[in-house]
Amino acid sequence: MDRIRIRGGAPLNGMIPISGAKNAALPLMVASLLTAETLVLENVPRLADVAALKRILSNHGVDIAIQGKRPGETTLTGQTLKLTAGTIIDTTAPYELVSTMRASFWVLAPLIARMGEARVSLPGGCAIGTRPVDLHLMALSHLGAAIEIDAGYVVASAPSGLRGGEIRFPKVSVGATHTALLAAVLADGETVIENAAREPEVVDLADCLTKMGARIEGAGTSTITIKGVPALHGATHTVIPDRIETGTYALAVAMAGGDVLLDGARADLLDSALDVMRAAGATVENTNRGIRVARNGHGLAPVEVTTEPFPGFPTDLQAQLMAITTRAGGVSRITETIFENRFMHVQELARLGADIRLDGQNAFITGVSKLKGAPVMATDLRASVSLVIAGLVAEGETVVNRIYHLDRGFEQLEMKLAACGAEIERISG
Ligand SMILES: CC(=O)N[C@H]1[C@@H](OP(=O)(O)OP(=O)(O)OC[C@H]2O[C@@H](n3ccc(=O)[nH]c3=O)[C@H](O)[C@@H]2O)O[C@H](CO)[C@@H](O)[C@@H]1O
Ligand SMILES: C=C(OP(=O)(O)O)C(=O)O
Repeated sequence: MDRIRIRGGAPLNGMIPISGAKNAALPLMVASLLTAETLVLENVPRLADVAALKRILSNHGVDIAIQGKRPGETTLTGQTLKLTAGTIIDTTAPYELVSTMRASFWVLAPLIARMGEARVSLPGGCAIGTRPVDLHLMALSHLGAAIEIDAGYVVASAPSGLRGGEIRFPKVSVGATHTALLAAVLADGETVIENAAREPEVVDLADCLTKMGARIEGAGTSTITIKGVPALHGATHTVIPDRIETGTYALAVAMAGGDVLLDGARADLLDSALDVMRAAGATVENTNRGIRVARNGHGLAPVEVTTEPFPGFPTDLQAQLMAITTRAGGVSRITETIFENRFMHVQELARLGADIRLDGQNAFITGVSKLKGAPVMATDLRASVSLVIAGLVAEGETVVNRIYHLDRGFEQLEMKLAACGAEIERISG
């Protein structure tokens, strides 16, 4: 199993290209199931999750072509996928394919919308909480699908098609909003989604569906209205830059010190996180090429942060933020409100010398003057990268084990950091 070795102490200087967003690319790929015509997606990141979803879509009959490199493109240029679901040959998404990743469950909605039936294994994904799917099922049943659970599978049918309806979510869910959108675009009549997720990835999906012929208003607000159409057509869409990758590297610079341009990053996708980084002592500047982050000379300040749905501070940056607070001059508080078990990184950060006390959904972090390298274990995607950030300043050598989690969501992480001066390498085997 591959590991990552880091020797701490080097500042980061230079440029890091930001990839297309994993959490936007995945639902966009799923949207290809809604039409027999070709959906062209540009700026798709090369990630294990993208490869896993390709396998799932192929199993349903989607033909996927990868466009070759064009002049001037490098190994870090996002790939272009051409997805054509001419004929859906199988409406079952089996456990073996769905269990590794949350987004794979999202095939349920387009399969019912287009085929009137689907059998999809209950999903996996990062082990950060119980992660039920009741809101997805509620949305689909409000649109007329009959649903039962059989031997670990959701079995759904709507033989005469879905019909528009009102969906009022009791809590904000990104995935359930994707499900509602993916189903409602082909339903007969109007659907109103109340308390919809406002995340940029929802907006990106709605933008792409609109290019495919869907009629959607209000994406990016908490009320989305969809007027169903009988069929969608092909389109070309470019995936938005990854705001979580952006925030992760910004926090890495805040931790290690230095001056880095996050090339292609969009500040409007992560304003609240950038505000927290400024409060922690980083200089953050919007430029015409992306975001410049620097910290030179002065130390890190403690912060008080609560994770919230967009536009609040994202849960997917909570672990990385916690890594930098371990070195702040004082006590920080981080409250996790989205997932009930997203503090798995705490005990691994403690191996490096961090001083963290957990009290329910709150973590109190007392900054220490130094961290010391040690072997640590990656437990989920964002927890893993928080250990890399801590390793960048830990004295001596940190070895992060089980990095297959990292490969799910960070494209060429060690290359991007090494190019800015980090002493980091992948050890294979
Ligand atoms: C692939 C992807 O895009 N994953 C992201 C997505 O996950 P995901 O879409 O799974 O997260 P949700 O927004 O759905 O989860 C938010 C909360 O709602 C709960 N819930 C969700 C669905 C449901 O049917 N019932 C229910 O109770 C969850 O357990 C959680 O407590 O949004 C999360 C919140 O920003 C991010 O951390 C994940 O990185
Ligand atoms: C939690 C994440 O992914 P997933 O929802 O697939 O587990 C993530 O991207 O941080």
